[in-house]
Amino acid sequence: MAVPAIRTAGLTKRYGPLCALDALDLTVPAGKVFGFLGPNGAGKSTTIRMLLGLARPTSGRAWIFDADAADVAAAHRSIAYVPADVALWPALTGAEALELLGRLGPGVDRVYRDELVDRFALDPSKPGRAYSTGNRQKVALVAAFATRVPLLVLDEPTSGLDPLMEREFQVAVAQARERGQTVFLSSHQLAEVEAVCDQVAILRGGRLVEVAGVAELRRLHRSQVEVSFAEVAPDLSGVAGVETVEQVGPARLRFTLTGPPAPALRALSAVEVTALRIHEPTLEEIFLDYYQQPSR
Ligand SMILES: Nc1ncnc2c1ncn2[C@@H]1O[C@H](COP(=O)(O)OP(=O)(O)OP(=O)(O)O)[C@@H](O)[C@H]1O
Repeated sequence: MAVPAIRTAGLTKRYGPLCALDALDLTVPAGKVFGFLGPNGAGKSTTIRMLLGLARPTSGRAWIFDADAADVAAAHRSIAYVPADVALWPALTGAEALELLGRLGPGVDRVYRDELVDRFALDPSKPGRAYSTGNRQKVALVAAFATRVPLLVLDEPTSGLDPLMEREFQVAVAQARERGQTVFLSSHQLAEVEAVCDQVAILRGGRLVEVAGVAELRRLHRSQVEVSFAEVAPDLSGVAGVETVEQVGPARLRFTLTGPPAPALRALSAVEVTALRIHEPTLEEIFLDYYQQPSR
């Protein structure tokens, strides 16, 4: 099997009595777009700082492909990083910053870089000090997407981008995946995660609460079903996946359904169903569910 792009084993960070990250075991397969989600203070940035060798784990280890994350020189040969809060050199123009950042990695696709400068509507002639927050972010994103490094670590990279640029970002992520690069994306933008990620990990209170494919997350979660029937109410007691059955009208039931719908459909087929409405949870509802579960 291919070496994972990122692997952590028991990765833990304590700040005095606070456990910011508690024994994280995570595997990010190479070539995937992997979302890293969680409410404020969940431990996402702490994890990223340890992956980048910017903070030392209290215990546990992390690897970037074959390199120990603590071996910064080796690990960074495979990583391009875009922080949430991009700082640029005030006196260098955007073009000069792109050159400098390009020299850090194993090579730059210059033609693609010029294309991205256009697509992100970036004026590369301005000095760093004159860029807005969003434009600084664009410089860092263009530099990262134009490198040929196998792993892009993006920490809330689109917080300062407008919707048009957000769309360009999503296209660039898809193109990175097509080239075989791995993208590790920490984000609060759930629509973005839904649009670009193959898999997501959800962190809460320093602990990993879920790792799943986006489609799988939907399957794991409850749908609301409303059924209207002609005369006799269907008997749903003991049907696999059916819970909280309520009578919501003289000939209408509402219930929640988890997992495969076949048993519920079989039970419903015993009566004359006149209407059936299934509401699948949106990804936003699913995430809010995870985020709002009571903490440890
Ligand atoms: N240097 C530090 N000293 C003390 N506590 C810290 C330090 N850095 C982070 N923390 C704490 O560790 C916890 C995890 O913080 P972290 O920044 O990793 O969360 P996050 O998931 O990135 O949140 P956000 O979405 O707000 O960026 C928080 O409770 C934070 O206050």
